[in-house]
Amino acid sequence: MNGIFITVEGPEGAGKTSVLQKIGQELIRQGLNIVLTREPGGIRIAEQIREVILNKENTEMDERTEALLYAASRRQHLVEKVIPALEKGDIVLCDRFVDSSLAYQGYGRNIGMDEVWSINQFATNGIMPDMTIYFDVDIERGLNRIAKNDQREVNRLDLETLDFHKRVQEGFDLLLKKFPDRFVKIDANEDFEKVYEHALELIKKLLLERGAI
Ligand SMILES: Nc1ncnc2c1ncn2[C@@H]1O[C@H](COP(=O)(O)OP(=O)(O)OP(=O)(O)O)[C@@H](O)[C@H]1O
Ligand SMILES: Cc1cn([C@H]2C[C@H](O)[C@@H](COP(=O)(O)O)O2)c(=O)[nH]c1=O
Repeated sequence: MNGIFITVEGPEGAGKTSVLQKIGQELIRQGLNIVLTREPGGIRIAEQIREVILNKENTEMDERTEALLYAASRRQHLVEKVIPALEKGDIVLCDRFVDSSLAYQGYGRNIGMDEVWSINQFATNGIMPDMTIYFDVDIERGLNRIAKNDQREVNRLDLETLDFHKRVQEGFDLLLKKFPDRFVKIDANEDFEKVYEHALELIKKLLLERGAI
């Protein structure tokens, strides 16, 4: 596969979606073949699975069921959208991927990162991003941002305790140490424009190294 696979990760309200959308628009404007997508979702079946996972009424969902549903949506999204794009040589910008499962289900839910890693190996055949930008934001600040956004529907994961979200952040911190070659951290507490410029600079650097620009 000669495409380039870039993911963004981080806690709630870090700014991943808004920044990635703006970067996608800018790179398309520059004439690059960009596939902008998200997890869970991005294609019909995965969006249906997203609705099941994030539905506020599904409070009885078992944590392993949750991990399996994320992995199932990931599998379908990879096979149907990400792999074909990478095979064509496109640049795939994806909002969340396996690292979210490791941090949220593996560490936050306490299933264990190794167990969650193994079901995800089955789902992905070991495909991992070329680069992952980690949006580092203070948990309270991120949650405040989403609380203020009246366009965004509150989902089941948003309703988790502050403690849970702090554990997720600790999980991400462990991943940054575990995968230093792939992860790059940016300060997402900054103003939107600053975060956008920093993330765009990192992506352009990678594209330059790979001869894509
Ligand atoms: N740097 C920033 N400073 C202030 N507000 C921001 C910043 N970045 C994004 N926002 C706002 O915060 C809210 C959440 O942003 P966004 O949806 O992009 O975050 P996210 O990381 O994708 O969140 P989630 O993963 O919870 O969906 C939006 O209302 C957005 O406009
Ligand atoms: C991929 C993935 C996501 N999650 C969580 C993280 C968020 O709380 C939601 C997705 O909502 P967003 O607004 O699109 O960020 O799902 C998770 O727990 N595990 C995963 O693998």
